[in-house]
Amino acid sequence: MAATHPPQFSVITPSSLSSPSPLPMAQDDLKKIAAYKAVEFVESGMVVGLGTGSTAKHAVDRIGELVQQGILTDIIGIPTSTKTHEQALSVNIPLSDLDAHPVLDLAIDGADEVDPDLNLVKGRGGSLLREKMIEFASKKFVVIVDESKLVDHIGGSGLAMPVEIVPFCWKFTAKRLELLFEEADCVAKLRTCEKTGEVFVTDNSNYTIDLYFKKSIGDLKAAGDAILRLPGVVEHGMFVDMATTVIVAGDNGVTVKNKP
Ligand SMILES: O=C(CO)[C@H](O)[C@H](O)COP(=O)(O)O
Repeated sequence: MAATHPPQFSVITPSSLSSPSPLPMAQDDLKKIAAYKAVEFVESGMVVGLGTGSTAKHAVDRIGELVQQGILTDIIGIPTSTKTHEQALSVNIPLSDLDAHPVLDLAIDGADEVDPDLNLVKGRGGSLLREKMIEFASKKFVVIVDESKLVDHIGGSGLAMPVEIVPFCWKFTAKRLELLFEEADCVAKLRTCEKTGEVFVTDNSNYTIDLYFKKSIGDLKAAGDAILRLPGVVEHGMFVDMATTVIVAGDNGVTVKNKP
């Protein structure tokens, strides 16, 4: 669902566009513009969290390009998924992990929803647990989205809010999640692979339950805490108060919002 920019966003015209395009830009071009803008925050010597998804992929490619050109030196990347790990290696970004680098300078990642307070839904791409661990450990967390990801409230897109759970008795956990959000008319669905129809298994050998809400879930922190109290739940896809900057690319340019 496309939403209008919250009024507090400042508007910047992307340097790659000499004049505003009369035609709507392709969504992937917008993702790339947001990603390139975020990579401007990366400096030599930094430990950088590398996100997962089609938007973050552009950022990883761009960092790799700058590393290969010798413009960024002594970079260490911490990938948020096995997929990103492979991509980062393919573009020559030196990699490490949270055990060796428990504090990151910066993480760059996409999101599925961004609300006006910069709270996020993440994990439709299947990597929310590692993303949350790595982004929680980052001094700065820069989120990159095209404007279709902006919502009035979390859950407002009508699309999934993912929860990573252990496979053991997953139906029981899915039911408990539905009951927890009964007042929001929640429907819980086990995620399956689009191509094969098989159960989707995360990098951590877990399952994902996608929650769909018809009504607001109210206080996000309370909702998140209640989800985490359910035995069987590993982590949820609400990233509350974690983003320090959100970069939004739209047909009218790039907007950058910093958390006050
Ligand atoms: O959270 C994620 C993966 O777990 C992604 O960042 C999120 O799904 C956005 O993906 P995309 O950039 O492809 O729209």
